[in-house]
Amino acid sequence: MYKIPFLDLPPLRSAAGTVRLPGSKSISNRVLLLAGLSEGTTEVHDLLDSDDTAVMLDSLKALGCRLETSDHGVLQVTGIGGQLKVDAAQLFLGNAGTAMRPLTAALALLAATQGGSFELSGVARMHERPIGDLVDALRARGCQIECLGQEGYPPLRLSGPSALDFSAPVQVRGDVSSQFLTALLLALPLVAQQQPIVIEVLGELISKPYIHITLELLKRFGIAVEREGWQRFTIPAGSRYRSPGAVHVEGDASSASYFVALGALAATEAPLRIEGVGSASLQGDVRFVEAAQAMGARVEAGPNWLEVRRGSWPLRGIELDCNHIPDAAMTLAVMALYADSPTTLRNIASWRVKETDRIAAMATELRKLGATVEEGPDWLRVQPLQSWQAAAIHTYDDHRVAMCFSLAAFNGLVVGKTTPSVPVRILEPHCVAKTFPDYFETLFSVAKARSKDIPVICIDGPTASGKGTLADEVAQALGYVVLDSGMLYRASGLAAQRAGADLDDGQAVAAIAARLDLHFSRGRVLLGDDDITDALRLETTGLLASKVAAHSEVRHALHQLQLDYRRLPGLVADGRDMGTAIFPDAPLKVFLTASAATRAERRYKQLISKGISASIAGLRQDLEARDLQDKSRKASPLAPAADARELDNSALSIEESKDLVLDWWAQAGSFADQR
Ligand SMILES: O=C(O)C1=C[C@@H](OP(=O)(O)O)[C@@H](O)[C@H](O)C1
Ligand SMILES: C=C(OP(=O)(O)O)C(=O)O
Repeated sequence: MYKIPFLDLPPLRSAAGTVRLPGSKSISNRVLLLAGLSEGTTEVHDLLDSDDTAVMLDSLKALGCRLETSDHGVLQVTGIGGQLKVDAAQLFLGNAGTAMRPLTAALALLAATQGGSFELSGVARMHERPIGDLVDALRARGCQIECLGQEGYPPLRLSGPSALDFSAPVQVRGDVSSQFLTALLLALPLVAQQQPIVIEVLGELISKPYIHITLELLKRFGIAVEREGWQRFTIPAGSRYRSPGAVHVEGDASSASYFVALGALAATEAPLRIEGVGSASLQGDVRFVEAAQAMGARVEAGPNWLEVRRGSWPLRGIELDCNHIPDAAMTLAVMALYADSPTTLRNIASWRVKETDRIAAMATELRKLGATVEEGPDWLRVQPLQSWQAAAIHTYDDHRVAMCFSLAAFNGLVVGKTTPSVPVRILEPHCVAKTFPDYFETLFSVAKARSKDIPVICIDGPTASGKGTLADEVAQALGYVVLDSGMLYRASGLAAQRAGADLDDGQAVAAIAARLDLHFSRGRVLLGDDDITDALRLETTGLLASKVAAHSEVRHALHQLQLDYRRLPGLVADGRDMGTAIFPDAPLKVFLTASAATRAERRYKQLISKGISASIAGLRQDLEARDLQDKSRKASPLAPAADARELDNSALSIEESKDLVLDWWAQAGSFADQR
């Protein structure tokens, strides 16, 4: 996952391949709660693993449910069977509406009937997200709920015992969030043993398809709610949660929207296949597909898959009531930039009380790209964009803002464009962890950029100058891929030696290097079946590398392999000829040096800390010999590229060197003029 301050997306050109969606957030958290309230054990397959489910799991654990994960990743939840196991708990629910609202209802009712005191809190934004309608509905039937901050908002304290009265219907407003009704539907079976309980919805119910998910999952847990339209729901007397034994969570249909859009924008050769949701989905957001089709996407669907390709291009602007797809509809606002006419999204007032004020956030960020956007209390209108501006997109700790704006990186595909494509920066990209922690990795597995558009930072320098450490640090800060080219030479040297090849025979070694059977797994490097991680670090291997690297045939054999590391979102390449021979077009080349004395001392400390004895003088002699060999070889001798920036790090800490390189990158990279 990209835990970095920002992620720069280079211009993306096309998309192809297959993505497997993470589990549905809405289904995961409902199933977890229902399993937690049931008696017995429920096996949950394909559960979403994200921030929103983590807070629900932590809460269930704190409430005394047993949670065990099998080797195959299947979660076993043993529920409390409707009987409180603890009478007090403080639960932190992050920004998960699907945890805060249902747990409020369940714990308020359990505290009322069995006694106890529970405090529910979340992140600062959660304390601005309304819950008053649910609190009012529960209080009216006898629950004791205190709002510990502002009235109508979390944090909350739920306590009891107190007398409950269900002689009158439970009335709840449905026009701010459907999650209040969902919460009541999920929790009221706890107290419906003796009498049926009627829920009446006041006002127009929004986000109705989420109620469908709730009712279907309740059915699987043995509770058949009777429904009269969207106004009146009856939980029959004698209702009791019965675990279905096993539940499979389908892929997340809201998460699918980014890839449906991706297919519509950029799957020009072959369709983009999305696995995990399809025509048989329980989730209303699967109807995003219809909106995408109206904008021009060509979609084929099976029960649990979709295949999407570009149809009309440019896309067509649409006008749509989006109340049934509140989450996925945000994706339409970015697709609208690629349309031939304005797009108007209506009936989206609930956007204002979600992870952020999403109408304001979308309007502000779309405008940064150059778009003309109008907004009203419950609508948004986006004009197509002809002339794009590079923009750093603020994400407001809202996963969907981060995900849908990644689609702006296709701006180079705009029909009839007059400006070259512009880069897009996503600030605080880790906010996607709310529902889709691997979103960017998944995007990069199917999105394609032209190789020349993928940025490379080269870090070249002599042995023991600290290139590897610096490259790792810089790559981590930017979320980039790392190429340790020295390792490829070391591995070639080892492979040639193990094969008994004559190391002076350039062609023989090159033939071995061209077929290097390298794998990387959990920080280990494997050559065929052999773990060579430790052998790679030996000084003797370094000398082997220097020897084989002197052959131009070997350098040639490894050339393409190194170019293949130029992958999204960018590369930090560490070696001796990255800037001079492999990536001469890199926008930033650093030539890293340190005095021979400093390097010998560093290498000495490294070896000693691994329990390998060494002498500083001997090491210094070795590395000076290596320098001489590397500088005087005919093929790509070690030398700074003409446009390299030299960095002598003898007196700098790793942190200081990293900051310097990141500063240079800010000046050289695609956002140089954005700062
Ligand atoms: O019940 C659910 O799982 C959800 C309902 C919707 O909220 P609203 O009913 O507040 O629109 C949706 O936006 C949210 O992401 C998940
Ligand atoms: C509104 C959302 O989340 P929550 O479940 O926290 O309401 C969302 O995921 O878009």
